[in-house]
Amino acid sequence: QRPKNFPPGPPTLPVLGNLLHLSTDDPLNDFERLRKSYGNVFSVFIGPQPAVVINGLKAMKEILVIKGTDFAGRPQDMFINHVTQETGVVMENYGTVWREHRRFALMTLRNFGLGKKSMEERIHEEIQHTVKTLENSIGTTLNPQIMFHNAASNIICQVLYGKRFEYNDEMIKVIIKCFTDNAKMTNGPWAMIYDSLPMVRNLPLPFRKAFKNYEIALDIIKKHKETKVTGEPRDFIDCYLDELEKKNADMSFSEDRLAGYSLDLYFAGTDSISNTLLTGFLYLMGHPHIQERSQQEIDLVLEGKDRVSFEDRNNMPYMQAVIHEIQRFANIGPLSVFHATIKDTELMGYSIPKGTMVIQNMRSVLMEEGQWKFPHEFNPENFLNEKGEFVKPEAFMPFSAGPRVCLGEGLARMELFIIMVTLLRKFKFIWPEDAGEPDFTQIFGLILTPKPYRMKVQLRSNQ
Ligand code: HEM
Repeated sequence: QRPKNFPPGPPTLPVLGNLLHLSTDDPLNDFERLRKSYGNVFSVFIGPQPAVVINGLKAMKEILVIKGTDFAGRPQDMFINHVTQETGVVMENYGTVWREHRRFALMTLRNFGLGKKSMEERIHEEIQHTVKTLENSIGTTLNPQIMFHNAASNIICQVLYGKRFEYNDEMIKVIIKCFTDNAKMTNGPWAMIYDSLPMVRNLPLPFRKAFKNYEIALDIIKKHKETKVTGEPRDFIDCYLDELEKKNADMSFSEDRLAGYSLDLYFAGTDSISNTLLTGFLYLMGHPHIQERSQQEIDLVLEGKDRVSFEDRNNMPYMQAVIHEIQRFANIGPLSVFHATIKDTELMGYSIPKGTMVIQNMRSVLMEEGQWKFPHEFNPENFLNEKGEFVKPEAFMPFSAGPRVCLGEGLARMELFIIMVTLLRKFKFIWPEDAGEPDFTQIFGLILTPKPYRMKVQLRSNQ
């Protein structure tokens, strides 16, 4: 039963709600269909749980920015909260614990950027491994999935654990396996059953494996503590432990939370970057004229320079536009991270009770007609004005906006810029002649991924 004056939506079934209206393979098309029938703000029932689905810039701005605090909670009592033992930050509800942990992460990430070895330095170091992998692939073709994943993983590992891991390192392999299995489950029918039918939660069903996986990953992280020296923080984990030793009784910090927290940051910061890069190089191979124009700008601006710095972006409007257009098409977090209302509130004339789950359909903004010069076309002109200057339309919000905006946005933007410019300066990326036409279809998940593909690389003649 919909609460009074709740957004409209399709009729519901007992227990299942609207589960039969939503495909677990790709609910994005279902949301688009429902939007046509019920408007930009509609509701669905995930089992017995009501959720409001938000579409279009106007409604999105209202929940993220104008009434950002009212909508800044996270749904609780779900599969993902239980698996992570409510120790992370991404799914932490709005309140003191979330605020203190978010502030600590923002400050520590910033300090690592200013420290002896700057964040840029760490990124450049890691790219050398990517460059080697690409050089070794000259003359053959390469599936870049693992290469980009490793690069993104090692950059965030440098920040969190103070070191990079060899590509075949056992610890990282185990953590990734545990997490990949859990991400699949969170997105699939077993999580829906767990969320919809609380009476089955303690039964020995396949979702129990996710709890075990999380424990394995936590244990590995806790071992890091054994090598720590007080007052000499090597990384994010050490900084947190130092904070903990100060024993400020008011703080919500704890060792258990640290382990969950670092896993949150690790996963938020790995697949997001690697899938954006994968999408980016796919589009650049599919649009060689855009790749060439980017390279011309890079050559001009970096002439006589050893390597690119993040500052150079201010002189590269075209490259900036290309990266933003890639992010618009990659739409890697298609439903962002679900929000929840922290009090009774209103949205576009509807009443939304406290604790309601809120789902954001990001494509409805990133491709909204009226917001973009070429909403459905891959075209960097979407981010350039008539003078060729870089401009960022309001509807560009792949990192979301408001109090819950992506905590790693600064790091992510730096990584994407430095990695893409370094690789485009050195290599030409070519779609293999025998691979048919590039396929831009995405595979739905918590994070959208392109279908696996292979690339051919050549050293650029002027390098
Ligand atoms: C292209 C790269 C990335 C994209 C597109 C992206 C996007 C997002 C989005 C859409 C959200 C949800 C915001 C909301 O709930 O309204 C989010 C949250 C978050 N992201 Fe990112 N992200 C990226 C990279 C990163 C990186 C590198 C890190 C690691 C440092 C990171 C850490 C986080 C964290 C911790 C949150 C939760 C924030 C909170 O709940 O307060 N992200 N991100």
